[in-house]
Amino acid sequence: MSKLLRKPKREEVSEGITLVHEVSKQNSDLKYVGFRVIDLVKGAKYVESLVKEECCIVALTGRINVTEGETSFKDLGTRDSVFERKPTDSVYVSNDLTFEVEAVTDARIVLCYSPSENQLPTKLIKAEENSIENRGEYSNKRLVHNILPDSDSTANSLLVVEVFTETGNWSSYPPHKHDQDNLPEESFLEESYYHQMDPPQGFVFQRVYTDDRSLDETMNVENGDVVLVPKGYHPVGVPDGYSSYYLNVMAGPERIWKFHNDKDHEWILDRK
Ligand SMILES: O=C(O)C[C@@H](O)[C@H](O)C(=O)CO
Repeated sequence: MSKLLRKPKREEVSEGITLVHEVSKQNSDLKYVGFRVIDLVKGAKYVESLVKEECCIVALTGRINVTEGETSFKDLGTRDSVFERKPTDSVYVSNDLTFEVEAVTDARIVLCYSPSENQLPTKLIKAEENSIENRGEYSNKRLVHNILPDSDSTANSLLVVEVFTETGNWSSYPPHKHDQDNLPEESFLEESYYHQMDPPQGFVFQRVYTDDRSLDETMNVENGDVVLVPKGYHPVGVPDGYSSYYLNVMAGPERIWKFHNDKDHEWILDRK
């Protein structure tokens, strides 16, 4: 099994709270990106105290209340399935604060983390504030919901985006990378991919590779899997009959998404 591919687990951490994924400094090679997927049964409460990390709480499916100190946001979340293809609500919580998520309905949340020392205000990122982009042509079409893009100063490090790729299409394509701390040409950003497919028995292929091929892995990714991208190009191909959703978390020393396309495949962009 690839070191970059993580299968979902179901670990009940407290009553009504199930940990589905956990990516941290302790269990991966990533230094800037942390990630949890948690299922909550209606009425369950998840409490976490952040230590030198900021967090973006994404109401992936179902409805939740989020409280940090005196601030409460009620009935967040907009969808029962990510494949409704509508943006959802998220909450940004800064380092060294404690937050609570309460499930109004059965819910799945994604917690995106990155190291942070500079406190910023807790902020609701409403679904309707996500900027929406239709990118690509031919079989390279995808729909993007920007939850925390680099143009938004809500966070210190975190970048969070949702991407929908329809049947037979490719995304993160032509292949690009962002693994050199060499601005303004390229930024260094680690990345995680949380994948879902519709219908759920589907699969996608994701390749993660470097120019010198010292890293070159092509993974069969199934519903609920996570792929870690510590470096390298990371295209995703979706087979006929299936639709793909993924949530990306990116973070690095500078909060700028400045990528570099694989020169061999950049011609894809120049087709008339
Ligand atoms: O295909 C897209 O446009 C999405 C990707 O850019 C994805 O968010 C990513 O690879 C970020 O580096």
